[in-house]
Order: sequence, then structure tokens, then C-alpha cells
Amino acid sequence: MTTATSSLEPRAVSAPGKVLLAGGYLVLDRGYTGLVFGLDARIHVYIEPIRTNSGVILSEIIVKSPQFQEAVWEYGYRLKENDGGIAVTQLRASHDLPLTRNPFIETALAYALTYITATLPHLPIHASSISILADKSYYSNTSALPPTSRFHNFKEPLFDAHKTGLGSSAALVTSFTAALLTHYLPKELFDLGDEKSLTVLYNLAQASHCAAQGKVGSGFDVASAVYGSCLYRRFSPSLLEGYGEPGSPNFSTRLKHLIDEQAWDTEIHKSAIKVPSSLRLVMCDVDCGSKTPGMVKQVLQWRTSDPEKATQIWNALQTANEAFAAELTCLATSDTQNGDAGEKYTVLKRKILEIRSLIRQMSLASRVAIEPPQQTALLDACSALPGVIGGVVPGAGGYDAVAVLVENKEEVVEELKKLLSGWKVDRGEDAADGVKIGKVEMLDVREEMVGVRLEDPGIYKEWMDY
Ligand SMILES: Nc1ncnc2c1ncn2[C@@H]1O[C@H](COP(=O)(O)OP(=O)(O)O)[C@@H](O)[C@H]1O
Ligand SMILES: C[C@@](O)(CCOP(=O)(O)OP(=O)(O)O)CC(=O)O
Repeated sequence: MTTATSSLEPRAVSAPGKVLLAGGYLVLDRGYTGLVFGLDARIHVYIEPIRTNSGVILSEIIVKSPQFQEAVWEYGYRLKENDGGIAVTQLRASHDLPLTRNPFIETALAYALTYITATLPHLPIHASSISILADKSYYSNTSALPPTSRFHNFKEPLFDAHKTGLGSSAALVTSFTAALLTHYLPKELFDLGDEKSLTVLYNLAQASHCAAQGKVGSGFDVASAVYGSCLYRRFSPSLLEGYGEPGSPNFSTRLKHLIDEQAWDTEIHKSAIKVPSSLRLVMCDVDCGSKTPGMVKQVLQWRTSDPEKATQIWNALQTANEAFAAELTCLATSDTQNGDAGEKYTVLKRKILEIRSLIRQMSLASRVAIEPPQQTALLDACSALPGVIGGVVPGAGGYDAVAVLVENKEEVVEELKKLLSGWKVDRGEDAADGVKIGKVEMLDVREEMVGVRLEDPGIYKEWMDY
């Protein structure tokens, strides 16, 4: 048995955001795959022990998100009887503050501490203080102040912040879980540089993210937070059935078994996607009056009602998505600086148009606004600019975002920015659904190949006094 104890050193970990460039809806089914890119907007988690001078032993973990107002969550924790693992209870941080819950933090904490004590039953879990810092692009910057450091002070409560849809909860759960495991477990048992530890992290983050969300999605967002950009085939959803809740009898043994011993059938293919250095992704946040809840449910309902047509579209899309990934990777591996860019990217451009055409067929047949006409107009205008390879509605689609692949040249990005900033705000008012697309904002992010990683704990100093 290992007798090693954990270090009491401060640790920091970050994980990337995501964009599902191709494979929305398909990736929910293990028969198909998704092409997910990590983004260079990261969520960082810093952890340090709380040291007391008095010799009093605290059982408290304090979590703060110092970029936001009133974002402090304090937890007490204790080992439950009947092998229930570690249960956490939220404590009131201050009498003046309302008790707001953060289900992603609370669940990730209970899962990670349970896994840690199941791994090393006699390890003392000392009190610690955790800070979360998110890169700017996760939220639209509504305050007028220019950002002064890498991390922006949003000066508003977290729950009022306008999210840009980069997958904050998956990046948070992943980096938060990794920070706890790195901090409490000795390096022989958990090391982010080691494949086996990444598998543990992936399984644990996937399980707690699904539990916190109250639903089992495809998990592409946690996959890219852990592994970075990849071709992703999901795990069987049945894996996450019936292992109980933190505190319930045998939760600890069941969770440990699920994470360490159960054979997960996730497939991560890192080498199947590469981006040539001559290209980059550009992400855009589209402000719109209308969000479309329940798109997934509606599309899947249609798929069940018309399986023949749906299978035809699903298979054609899978072929088109794979061909796009193959062409991108082929260009990346034979990347030459020379050659006529117009000709070099002809096939890639055609592949994107094929994908879009099939997505519009899916939209039409399911009557769900996946690539609605307002987005078609925007994507067509972007694609007509010199140096733009093409663009898609990422993820589930809808009105609120577009992702554009462009030549990696400042002038191309500048021209695109100009087009977007001048995009007529009320365009689309003639569309049958009456949805008006508002301001379109280019986000300061691009693709990132690397997943979760250790950071230098020293870089967060200025945020530690908040
Ligand atoms: N900076 C942060 N600090 C603390 N919690 C955060 C932070 N960013 C996101 N979260 C958690 O993630 C939730 C947002 O998750 P979700 O609605 O799934 O959006 P997303 O698509 O960005 O993942 C928030 O309500 C909060 O619980
Ligand atoms: C439909 C989907 O395949 C893709 C949805 O991707 P989005 O990026 O649109 O959505 P969020 O997870 O809410 O950020 C569902 C899934 O794979 O879980």
C-alpha cells in the first residue's frame, strides 16, 4: 500500500474551452463522431492549503471566483457512513451574502474528494482555498473598462454575466477536478503528464459534469477540456447509470470502480485533426433576441419519426465531416508556405459547403433552426471575403454563434472583423421566423491543440487578495 502523503504546495491547472466544428447531433450517437477543437480561452484553477496558526484543524474548502461579485462558495466536508464517500455541505460565507449554489463546483468537489479518499483511505484532507480565473472571452465584456490584465474583472455577479458559449462548465469541472487530484494525491498516484491519470481525470470529470448538469450529453466538451482538439466518439451513456449519489451507501466503492476499473468505450483520436499553420479558426458570438431551447430534443424526435431520411442525412454528414477532417490534416502535414492559396484550399472550401448543405437539409427536415436563413446570410458573406475558407454554425447550431476558418493573416482577420462589426443589426427581419440577429462580435480566441495542463501558480498573485 502507498504510504506517500500529498504535498501542501500551491498548484494551478488550466483547461481549454471548446467548439464542436462538425458532428453536432451525430456525436450523441456512438455510431458517429464529432470534430471538436479546444480553444485558447482557458479556465484556470489555483489551489493552496489554508494554514492556521492556532493548531485548530479546519474541514473547510473555500472556492472563489474573484473576477465576479459575491462569487464565494464555502463547503464543509465529512466522510459518510456506509461507504458513502465524502459529502459536502455549503456553508454561509457571510451573513450579508445570499447562499447561491454552484452545482458544478459542489458536485465536482464531492466526486473528487470521494475518489481521493477511496484511493488513499487514510489521507487527511486538509482545508484548502481555491480560486477560479477564466480567460476574457468566456463572457461578453459588458463593463466599459478596458481589460488591464489577462483576466478581466467583470464587476458583476457571475450569474448576470453573458456567456459566449465556449463551454465554461466543462473546462471548469475539468480543471477544478485536476487541481484537487494534483494537490491531494501524491505524484505516484496522479500526474497530469501520464496517460493513465488523464483517463482517470476524463472519467471523473465526465461523471461529475453529467451529474451536475442533470443530463448525459455526448461529453465532447469534457473530452476537449482534457485532451484538446480531437476526433471524438462518445462513451456509452449506460456507463453512468445507477452508481448512486455522493453520501449514499456504497457510493465510494461504486465511483472508484466506475473511474478505475470499468472499461469506458470513449475514443479520442488526436492525430485525426491537425490545422495547417497557414490557417486558423475565428469564433464569433452573435447577439440575438431568441434562444432556441430544446433543439436537441426536437431533432432527436424527428430522427425517431423519420429514421430512413435521418439515417441518410446522418451518414452523408459523417462522410462529409470525415472528408473535411482528412483534408485539413492532409494540408497540415504537407503544409508548404508556397503555392497559390486559392487553389490549395479549393477542396477544403468545397467540403465546408457540403457540410453546410447537409446541415440545412437536417434543419429543413426536422424544422429546427440549425442553420437558419439569418446565419446562412452571415456565413455566405464571411465566406465571400478573400482569405476566408468557410464557416459553419458550431455545436447544436442556432442563432448565437458562427465559427469561421480563415487564412492565418492579419489582413484577413481585419477584413472579417470589419464585415462583422458592420453587419446590419436588423438583418433577417424579413425571415419567416422573424428572429433578428443583433451585434456580431469576433472573440479573441483561436483553436488550441493542448488540453488540460499544469500552470505556474505564481501567475495569479494579483488576484489572490480579492
Ligand atoms: N468563472 C466561473 N466561476 C465559477 N463557476 C463558473 C464559472 N464559469 C462557469 N461556471 C459554472 O458553470 C455554469 C455555466 O455552465 P453552462 O450553463 O453549462 O454554460 P457553458 O455552455 O459555458 O458550459 C455556471 O452557472 C457556473 O455554475
Ligand atoms: C447537439 C450536441 O451534439 C452539441 C451541442 O453543442 P453546443 O456547443 O451547441 O452546446 P453546449 O454544450 O450547450 O455548449 C449535443 C451534445 O453533443 O451533447
